[in-house]
Amino acid sequence: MINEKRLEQQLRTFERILLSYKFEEPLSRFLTSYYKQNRQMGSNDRRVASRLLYNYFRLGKGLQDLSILTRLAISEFLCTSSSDFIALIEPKLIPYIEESLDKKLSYLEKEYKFSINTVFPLIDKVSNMIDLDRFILGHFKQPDLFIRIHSGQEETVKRALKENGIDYNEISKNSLSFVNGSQLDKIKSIQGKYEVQDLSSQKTGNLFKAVDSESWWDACAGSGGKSILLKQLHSGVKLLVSDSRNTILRNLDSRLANSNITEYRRKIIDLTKNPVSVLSNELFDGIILDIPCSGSGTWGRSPEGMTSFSEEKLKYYSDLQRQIIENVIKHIRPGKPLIYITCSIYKQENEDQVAFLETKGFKLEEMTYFEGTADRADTLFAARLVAI
Ligand SMILES: C[S@@+](CC[C@H](N)C(=O)[O-])C[C@H]1O[C@@H](n2cnc3c(N)ncnc32)[C@H](O)[C@@H]1O
Repeated sequence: MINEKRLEQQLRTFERILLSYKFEEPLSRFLTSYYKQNRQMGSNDRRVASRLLYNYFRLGKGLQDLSILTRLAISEFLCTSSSDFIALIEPKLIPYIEESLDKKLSYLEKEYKFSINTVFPLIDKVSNMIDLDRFILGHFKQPDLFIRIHSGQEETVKRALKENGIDYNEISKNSLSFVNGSQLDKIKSIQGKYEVQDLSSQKTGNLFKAVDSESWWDACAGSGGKSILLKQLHSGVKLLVSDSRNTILRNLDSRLANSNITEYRRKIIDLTKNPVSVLSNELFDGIILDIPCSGSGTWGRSPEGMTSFSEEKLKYYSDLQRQIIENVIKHIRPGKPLIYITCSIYKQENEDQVAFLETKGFKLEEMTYFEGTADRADTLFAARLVAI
């Protein structure tokens, strides 16, 4: 029996949270602090509010002329096969709710003049190397959670997961996927034996091709995802990690320690400035440049990004990337590789930056999009260029 009063309350909570969210931080972080400040909300109300907000943002920039609640009903319609909220807000959708996504889309096209091409921002700027239709449709499903198991720990981790009743899908010997929200961190015995890392991010390691004893610089190391990957693939590599943010490097320290990686140098470097004062004339045998970007290949996880993105923001990122590139490339040894990585699907942040690097004395060896949609993973871009 549907409790209409309860559903209406939940809709009001959804609207209240939506209107107080100003896109100043990721939705996930905003919700965590919102729930902390609103402790009267029970766990079920929080779960429902989060689901409604995430589904709502999956409609991106689509049907912006309609009311918030009608848009919510339509996004629930596209993301789920059963929703009491639709019956309350837009009951005419109910007969079609169990149809395939394709059929739902043609119905919406007819009834609401909805076009799938309005969901994702700036689609004319998406690389033509991307399968655009598949990519956009992927945004109506939440991506999975992925881990990379440390070499030699595969059996221990899989056994512990089975013992704890956590279902997984085996992608390869050491890559597993889980339904999002699986609580792996509750299993203490496997901590330090795996990394949470998106599948496409794991694949960027194929481009490193480092040689033990070489000296590498992870120039935008963040919390260390690529550094750990590099050291686990090529343990003899001498590693420098840097980032402009000290707080994230503290996070990196604990992640690397957790993975038993203790030998590395670490510096705070803001790459919008010339790093010569910190690095002097040091040259590296390899540089990983996992550069700040729009994040547009990961908006399946953070769909609010689709609503708030704009042409100005794209320009901001591509200008920032050029500035960072100019400052980094002085430190590569001739004949050695720069691995350029983004989690963006915009050409301006990817192929165009590769072309820019080519004008700066680099030769492109390979570039690829790791398209994650079919595996419910993120989409990343990576290029391997060698300094001439
Ligand atoms: C895509 S993230 C890196 C993710 C990381 N490599 C990983 O695999 O976990 C980009 C990083 O660039 C850093 N960053 C942003 N602006 C920067 C700047 N001006 N100089 C250096 N790093 C910067 C951010 O702090 C962020 O950690």
